[in-house]
Amino acid sequence: MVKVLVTGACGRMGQAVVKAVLDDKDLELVAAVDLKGGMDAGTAAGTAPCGVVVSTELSKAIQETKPEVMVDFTRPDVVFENAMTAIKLGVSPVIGTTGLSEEAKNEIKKLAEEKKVPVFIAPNFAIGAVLMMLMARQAAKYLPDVEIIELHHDKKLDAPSGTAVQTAQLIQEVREAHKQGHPDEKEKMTGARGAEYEGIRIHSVRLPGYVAHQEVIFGGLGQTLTIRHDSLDRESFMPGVVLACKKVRALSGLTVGLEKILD
Ligand SMILES: NC(=O)C1=CN([C@@H]2O[C@H](COP(=O)(O)OP(=O)(O)OC[C@H]3O[C@@H](n4cnc5c(N)ncnc54)[C@H](OP(=O)(O)O)[C@@H]3O)[C@@H](O)[C@H]2O)C=CC1
Ligand SMILES: O=C(O)C1=N[C@H](C(=O)O)C[C@H](O)C1
Repeated sequence: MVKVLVTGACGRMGQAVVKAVLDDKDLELVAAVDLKGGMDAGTAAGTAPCGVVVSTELSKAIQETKPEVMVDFTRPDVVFENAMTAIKLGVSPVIGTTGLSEEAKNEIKKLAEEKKVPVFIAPNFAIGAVLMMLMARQAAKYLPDVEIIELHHDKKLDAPSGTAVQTAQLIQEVREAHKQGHPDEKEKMTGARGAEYEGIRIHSVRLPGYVAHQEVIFGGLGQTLTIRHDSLDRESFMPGVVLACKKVRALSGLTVGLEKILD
């Protein structure tokens, strides 16, 4: 059994992770950490449905329950400190929270190597999203003109999404030095052409009703190719999170991307 602590346990993702861990026979939920007390209205403060006690102090919860793995779905401004705390206490972070800077990831990597505590980060745990990214990387070799549109629920804090940034990074790794669009193009309204990563435009839509969606649109001579993924429910991320909990301790240093641990 792998002992798991969940941070952000009362959030949209955290609640789904708590359930997934409880439902898996090879994982044991030893602690749930969140700033809030109870998960649902009507639940006693400090207690989640199914009797899981929610702690508000990460290091205390780690010291008391001795997890092997900490799954983090919190906030972009919280995840770095959580990861550093876990690594220092010998616990492997499995990080789903997006918005970590490259500098922060490098510091996490350094500490993970120094303390010999493996760390796993995935900007997206849904297998369909991973396939979308890998297919986009493949397509970019042949169709280098590309833009990304990501669409998310309106409670999302970071833009662009971690998935969109990783998609752009994967595309950039394979596409030849390339300039797209008109060199004299002018934005008449700031932001009209979206954000830019190495010349790749990323457009972020935030609306109620969405969960997590992305289109990668390639343009070529007389044709376009659209690769689209839709997470319609947060259950879509759970098999990936469970797999990472089971595999992280066998990794070393920092591993980024679900594709790295798929068979
Ligand atoms: N990698 C992936 O596959 C996926 C990644 N994500 C990412 O996961 C993150 C969380 O998303 P989501 O669940 O929708 O967000 P939520 O806001 O629903 O959940 C975050 C939870 O963390 C709590 N929290 C805040 N600070 C702390 C802290 N210091 N310690 C413990 N808990 C804390 C929040 O409490 P409070 O509300 O009081 O601040 C909240 O309950 C985002 O970065 C999102 O982009 C989401 C889906 C999939
Ligand atoms: O905030 C979300 O919901 C999601 N965040 C991740 C991201 O930023 O890519 C993963 C998924 O898109 C859902």
